[in-house]
Amino acid sequence: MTSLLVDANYLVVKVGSSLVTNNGEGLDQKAIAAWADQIARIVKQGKHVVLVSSGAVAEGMQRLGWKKRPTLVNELQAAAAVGQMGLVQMYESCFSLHGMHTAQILLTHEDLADRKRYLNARSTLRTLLDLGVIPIINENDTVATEEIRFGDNDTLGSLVANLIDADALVILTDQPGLYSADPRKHADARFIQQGMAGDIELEKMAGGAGSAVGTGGMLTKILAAKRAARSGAHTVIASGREHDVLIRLANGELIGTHLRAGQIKTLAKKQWLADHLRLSGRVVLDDGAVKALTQDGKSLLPIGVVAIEGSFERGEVVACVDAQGHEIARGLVNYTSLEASRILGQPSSEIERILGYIDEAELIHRDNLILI
Ligand SMILES: Nc1ncnc2c1ncn2[C@@H]1O[C@H](COP(=O)(O)OP(=O)(O)O)[C@@H](O)[C@H]1O
Ligand SMILES: N[C@@H](CCC(=O)OP(=O)(O)O)C(=O)O
Repeated sequence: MTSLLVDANYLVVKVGSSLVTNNGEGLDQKAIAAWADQIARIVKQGKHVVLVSSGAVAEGMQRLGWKKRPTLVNELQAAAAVGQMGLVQMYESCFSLHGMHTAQILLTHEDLADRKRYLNARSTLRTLLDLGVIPIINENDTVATEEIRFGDNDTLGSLVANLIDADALVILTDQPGLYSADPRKHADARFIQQGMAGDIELEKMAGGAGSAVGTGGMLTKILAAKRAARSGAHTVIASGREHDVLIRLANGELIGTHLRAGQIKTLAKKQWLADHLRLSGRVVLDDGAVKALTQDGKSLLPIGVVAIEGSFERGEVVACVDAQGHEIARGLVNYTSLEASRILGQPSSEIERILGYIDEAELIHRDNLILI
């Protein structure tokens, strides 16, 4: 078997606090520069990479001279706000050596639960990736309250993988991968080279965090693999300290623990659309649009729509039906039903004139569409 990253074009790479901050000793410039170098090289090979980086709290504590992780939420939030500055500065300067830009994106649970914000985050991330920019994502710790925090960035990484329809989630940590038990406590633990994401046996092997700066430990990584698999993304858990780990994985080397997603991407996406979102309305397509969707794999443009039925918001799921009323596809719509009824039948170049603004040229982007 070769690495699951060989055929992956869209990657989410997550680096944990202990790695980024040298176990809480301060930002590990050498390590961060090495990942930036590797990411720059795989982007040049044609892959797209989103980086989810932890370390804000640990770096903030270091900058504020705090020896013990605070327990008060407002102190944790203050530390995160201070540390995040250091994190983004470091990433920006390391990537700029490769002539690349970075973008800071801070997300909360609500951003991903709300359909409208979800679509906005998704289209911003895709735009950044198309521009060759490396998005650097962290949780927006300063505003996230205890009850709704992701807490660990493994969960956030998997949600970002779902969000951008990534092919793979790579979790870099301070261990070579998953062992049959926490290797810090069990010297005889067996290394697990591969498995299926979602296998309950893996959850039994995984324990909590290994260091004072990490949160979640291996269990959140295994659960993240299960979640990433729901949109068809494979997961690799590997050591961020392994030399050229991302390059070697991209070239096929089997490093770390490889957890394969059981479902193929299109089926996973279908399942995800079916599970998470209720149908809010219908758009009736002309014959040209039916062909564009079903035969040419195109997005749905307003010009191919002849009628709008029902009332829906941006980000809700609508059915696409042909002139006979047969459903041929469903997807996340970029405009409300009111807006859609104003722009239907019109070329996308007219959207701005009619509505006074333009969110997207497509009514439903093909990435947000599944054929029935
Ligand atoms: N079965 C296991 N295999 C490997 N590591 C495990 C296992 N169970 C628990 N761990 C612990 O998980 C730690 C990694 O998670 P964590 O400390 O949260 O780091 P990160 O900041 O990278 O997310 C390891 O250092 C290890 O001690
Ligand atoms: N948002 C937090 C991340 C929390 C965290 O510690 O995550 P991780 O070390 O990846 O398990 C931070 O930047 O400090």
